[in-house]
Amino acid sequence: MADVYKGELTPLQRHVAFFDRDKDGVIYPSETYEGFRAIGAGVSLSAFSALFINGLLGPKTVPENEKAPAFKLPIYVKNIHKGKHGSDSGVYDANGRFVPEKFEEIFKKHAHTRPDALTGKELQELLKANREPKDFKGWLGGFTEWKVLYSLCKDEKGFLHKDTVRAVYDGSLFERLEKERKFKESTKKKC
Ligand code: HEM
Repeated sequence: MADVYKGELTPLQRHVAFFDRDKDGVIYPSETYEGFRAIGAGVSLSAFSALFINGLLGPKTVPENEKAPAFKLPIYVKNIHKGKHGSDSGVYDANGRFVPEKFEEIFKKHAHTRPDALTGKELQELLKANREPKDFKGWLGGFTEWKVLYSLCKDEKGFLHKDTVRAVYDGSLFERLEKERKFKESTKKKC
């Protein structure tokens, strides 16, 4: 197990640790792919996400003295805070810690239909409100994070629940989704 897992992880490190399947402290595209598949994403979304996330975010996280080949697109869990982009919600601070006030602000400002969930339209409003001028990479980053979350986790009425969003920020959501998927598959086989 890598050193990063021996101390306390920041919430942002916990957010990505699920995707470090072998817990060596580095997430390769194959692990991002495997993690997406494990939570129920299809082949195309998983393959696209692996290339997109590792390609754009990985290089920002590589330690200066690291000699590992860049073409392998590694993401270093210990430096994941360096992968933060602009036009985000601010719920993770610059060091990857959770900022409760910013989290509450999302729902105070944008949850108009009911206080504990967001509709697709309200999510769109959140994304627009987070946009910093001409920060195209940040827009794209925020857009994909929130849209993927919405597509995987909205309920049958199209609501994205506050407790689901909270679980994204502490990383527990991904483990829950994997367990749910495994359970569904095991019950399917029995029938
Ligand atoms: C299904 C998988 C994933 C979903 C649904 C997801 C969703 C999210 C969401 C909703 C945020 C909050 C953005 C904000 O506060 O505006 C976020 C932040 C972040 N995610 Fe993920 N994520 C996923 C996988 C990953 C993976 C695999 C990585 C990298 C290994 C990653 C790295 C990050 C980083 C660095 C941030 C901080 C962005 C910032 O605050 O600037 N995520 N993610």
